[in-house]
Amino acid sequence: MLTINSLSKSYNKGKNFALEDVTFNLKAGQVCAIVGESGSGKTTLVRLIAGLERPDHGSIVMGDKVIASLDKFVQPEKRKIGLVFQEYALFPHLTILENVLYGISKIKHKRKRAQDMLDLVGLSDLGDRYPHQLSGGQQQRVALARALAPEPSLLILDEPFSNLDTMLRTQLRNEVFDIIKKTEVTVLFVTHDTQDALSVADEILILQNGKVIQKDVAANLYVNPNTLYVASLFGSTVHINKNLQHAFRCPLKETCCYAIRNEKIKVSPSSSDTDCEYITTAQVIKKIQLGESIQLLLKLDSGEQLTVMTQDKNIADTIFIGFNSTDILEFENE
Ligand SMILES: Nc1ncnc2c1ncn2[C@@H]1O[C@H](COP(=O)(O)OP(=O)(O)OP(=O)(O)O)[C@@H](O)[C@H]1O
Repeated sequence: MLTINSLSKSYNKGKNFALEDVTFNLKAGQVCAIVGESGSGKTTLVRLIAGLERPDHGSIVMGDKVIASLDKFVQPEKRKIGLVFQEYALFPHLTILENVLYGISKIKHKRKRAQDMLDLVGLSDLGDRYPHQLSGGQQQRVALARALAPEPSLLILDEPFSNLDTMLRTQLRNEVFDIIKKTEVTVLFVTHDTQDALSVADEILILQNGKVIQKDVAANLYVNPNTLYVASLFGSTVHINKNLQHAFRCPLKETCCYAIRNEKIKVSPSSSDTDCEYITTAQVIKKIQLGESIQLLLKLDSGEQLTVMTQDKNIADTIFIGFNSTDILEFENE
């Protein structure tokens, strides 16, 4: 449905690339989350797809139509793409219904379509109000109704929940994606929150320094992360550096980088109780009760500190921790 080929964008004539050689595709009806830290190129990518920026290199194809390349540029309003941004961007002087009506000139029975969209987002009775008379969450649902009204082929949500507090965020996110699922529209969802991505996306694309590091389903990102960065995005991870290799007596190849999930590190009161291949002793510095489990902050003889989880309430001050080679994550050196 959407094919991105070798897409690059620089804002300073090629000195740095906000986006570099990005290639991926999206199937119709799929929800793909774009995750990455601030400055990784998420917004640049969606602005290029929406037609708000022009690429320096590469192409964007929607269906069988090239919408952006070096010699082709389809205007944003012709791309059949709906946009919802962090700031709701509703027109303050138009009513809610008028806001939704805006931009659906091509559809017959415009008013019915706009009203249907308000019904879909659960705001049927608020069409006569003005944006300032609605809560933040309601305004964001209006923005969604407005984006969906022209029947877009692709819906782009760029950090749509960042302005809202945590409780409302989760609730609105779930509501919005329940609505989106009913429409079967293809979605690109930009977020820096991995929980958001894991909760709603079919696939997650990770951007780092303008490059795609991995695009995969959530389970694979956890089990087979391409890099230490991806591993640590999707679960607590300890980098097995030289000091840790020494402490656990597990010499590993210099040419690679290694990590272990915190939950794969086993805790035992004595060395004879553990069936791990690599073991070391640790001093317990702090215990934090987290629901049923206890998080232990540990210090090794080498001075390294790390955290592990245990269910054991009777932990001594000195314990044994260990892991097995099958649980080690291996990456190309980063
Ligand atoms: N209009 C612009 N002019 C110059 N540089 C820009 C412009 N927009 C973005 N950049 C730069 O391009 C890089 C990528 O920015 P972008 O906004 O795409 O990242 P992002 O992942 O969306 O970040 P955030 O999560 O903070 O919004 C950054 O280094 C940024 O400073």
